Amino acid sequence: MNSWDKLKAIAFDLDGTLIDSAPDLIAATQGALKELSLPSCSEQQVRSWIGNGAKVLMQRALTHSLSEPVSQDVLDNAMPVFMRHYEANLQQHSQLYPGVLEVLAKLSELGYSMAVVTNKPHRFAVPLLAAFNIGHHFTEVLGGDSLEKMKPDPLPLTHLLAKWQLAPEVLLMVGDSKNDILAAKAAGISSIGLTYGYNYGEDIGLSSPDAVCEQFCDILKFVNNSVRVMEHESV
Ligand SMILES: O=C(O)COP(=O)(O)O
Ligand SMILES: [Mg+2]
Repeated sequence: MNSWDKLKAIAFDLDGTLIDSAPDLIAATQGALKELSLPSCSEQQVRSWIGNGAKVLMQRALTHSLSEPVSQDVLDNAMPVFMRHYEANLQQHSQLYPGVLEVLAKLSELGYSMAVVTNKPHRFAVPLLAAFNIGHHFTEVLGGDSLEKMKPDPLPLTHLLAKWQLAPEVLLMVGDSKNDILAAKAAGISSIGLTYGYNYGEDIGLSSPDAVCEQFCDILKFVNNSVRVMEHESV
């Protein structure tokens, strides 16, 4: 794809892309339901509810647990319980995916501007990135609650383009969910879909990202061309 020759900046999704955060999200969801004396849910179910931020995750968990649509009151009551559980154990069982540390270091070294654009609440995203020693690579961290709308809305990406004064052709979104790919398409930027994360149990290829990668380190193959062009331009 031609436009990748001009790549200057990369926006990364967090959950299911950089960090396998599901184990701690599962523990917090199950812990919150238990504290609320509600029927529990399976690990696999929580995995399939990740993708639209903490509130929607809890809404899906409560709907399952109560076997009926959840009222705003019930959700408002449950949210602080979930947030407390998750905040207390943000990185207990979560892990960086293989290659993330090395690839981010390489991309930083090559001079790419990098951001995290996640649907996770900002107050969880920042300490999580710091705990895994990758926060310093990102000039910007946008959480699901940082702006009026979250992915799949393009707003976080168009916000980034405006803030960094970039043309859409030079920004790439890397993510594991159709929300990442839909947001990228709506913002007019290119995207790479990763197969190993959480995508509601769906094949990420069905969202038609510009490329599909099975491992994080494979993204280097696609940014390589632009690296050469950047080196050439700076001569
Ligand atoms: O927290 C979520 O539901 C999803 O977060 P993500 O956008 O980083 O994948
Ligand atoms: Mg994700």
